[in-house]
Amino acid sequence: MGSNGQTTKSPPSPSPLRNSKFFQSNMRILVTGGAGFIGSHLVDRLMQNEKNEVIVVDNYFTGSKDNLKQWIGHPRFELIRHDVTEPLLVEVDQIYHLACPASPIFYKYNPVKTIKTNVMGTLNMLGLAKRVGARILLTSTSEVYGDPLVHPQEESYWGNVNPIGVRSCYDEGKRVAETLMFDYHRQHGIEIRIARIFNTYGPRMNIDDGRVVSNFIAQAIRGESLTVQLPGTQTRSFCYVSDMVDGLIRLMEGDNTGPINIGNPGEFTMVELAETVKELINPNVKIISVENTPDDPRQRKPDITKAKELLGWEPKVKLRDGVPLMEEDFRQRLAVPKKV
Ligand SMILES: NC(=O)c1ccc[n+]([C@@H]2O[C@H](COP(=O)([O-])OP(=O)(O)OC[C@H]3O[C@@H](n4cnc5c(N)ncnc54)[C@H](O)[C@@H]3O)[C@@H](O)[C@H]2O)c1
Ligand SMILES: O=c1ccn([C@@H]2O[C@H](COP(=O)(O)OP(=O)(O)O[C@H]3OC[C@@H](O)[C@H](O)[C@H]3O)[C@@H](O)[C@H]2O)c(=O)[nH]1
Repeated sequence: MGSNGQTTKSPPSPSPLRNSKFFQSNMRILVTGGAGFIGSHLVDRLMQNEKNEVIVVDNYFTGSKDNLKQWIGHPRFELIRHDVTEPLLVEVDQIYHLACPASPIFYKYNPVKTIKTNVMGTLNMLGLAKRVGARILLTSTSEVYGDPLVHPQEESYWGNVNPIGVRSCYDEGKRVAETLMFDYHRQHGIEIRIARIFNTYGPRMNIDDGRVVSNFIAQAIRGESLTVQLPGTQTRSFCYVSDMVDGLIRLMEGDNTGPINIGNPGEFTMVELAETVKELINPNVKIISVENTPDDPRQRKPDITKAKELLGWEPKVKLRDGVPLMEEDFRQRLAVPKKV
């Protein structure tokens, strides 16, 4: 029984094909979007457990095989090029459903495809969960709170979202995905988990991803000006990727459906973030103001009381410790060593 929905049905039984495994692991886990930033770190953590067999499906829109290169050829790992808007049949016990472009520049690039990914992709993964009796976790987002009128955001807040704006393909798409998750839970007894992820950063983010931490770090390393979008007083709360992965696994393994906020409550304005990156990486760069895009949320900070109480989770890595870890990875990929 979930915290938020009544269900009269018991979960579907695992399919008999579950026993026809080619490799005898205890848990067969599907990660959609596993070639992306968070997905590939999640795969690394899941693969550390020898009882897990991991299957990744990805269409490589924003992800890359390079993120998974250490696992390609491993007997407990499989990589499938597949678009989640098409049905999929694989025998699995758990589904981490991450597939969806996450950076605003990428999700706005083909908004119809983004909403199809969120709606049809989630429907397909729920259909799969129902058919094979798997537990499914959706990576939803803090963007379901829109431009929040409540601060910090608790899970009980219903949000302030523009249904027809340029971000709607993503934030409304994720809201529908959450609805589908609960409808399948109530109607078919599917075991669901919903994580509302707040801004996450770390190694392997696309260098020209457009998200603020990756932009500022790449700009500082290249000696370019840091582009703070106006007004610069807007806030975000940044979670390091290892903390995020830990939270997602605890949610999947625990008893609570969610939705549960997973994020770091340390809140920064974009000017403060730029100043921190400048100080830590390159004190010689300028910070400049540039135009913003429509409907940019003005403030965002997770209330993580539920995550603490129900998952025993809270983030460990502070922004000042996470930025240098990401800098190292970006310097390697940009081939710009640190001057000593
Ligand atoms: N990183 C964040 O700050 C953040 C915040 C909130 C929510 N999330 C959610 O977490 C998940 C992962 O985000 P990320 O930051 O790793 O992004 P990412 O863009 O690096 O990863 C997304 C992955 O999904 C794949 N993908 C996209 N559309 C697909 C489709 N139709 N079929 C199959 N694969 C597809 C991409 O190729 C990519 O590998 C997303 O669902 C995102 O909405 C991320
Ligand atoms: O170069 C930049 C890029 C962005 N920004 C600002 O930084 C803030 C954060 O922007 P990002 O593009 O990194 O991310 P957003 O918070 O808008 O969306 C994010 O939120 C939740 C997730 O679901 C998404 O994956 C993620 O993109 C915005 O206020 C934006 O205006 C800059 O000041 N400069």
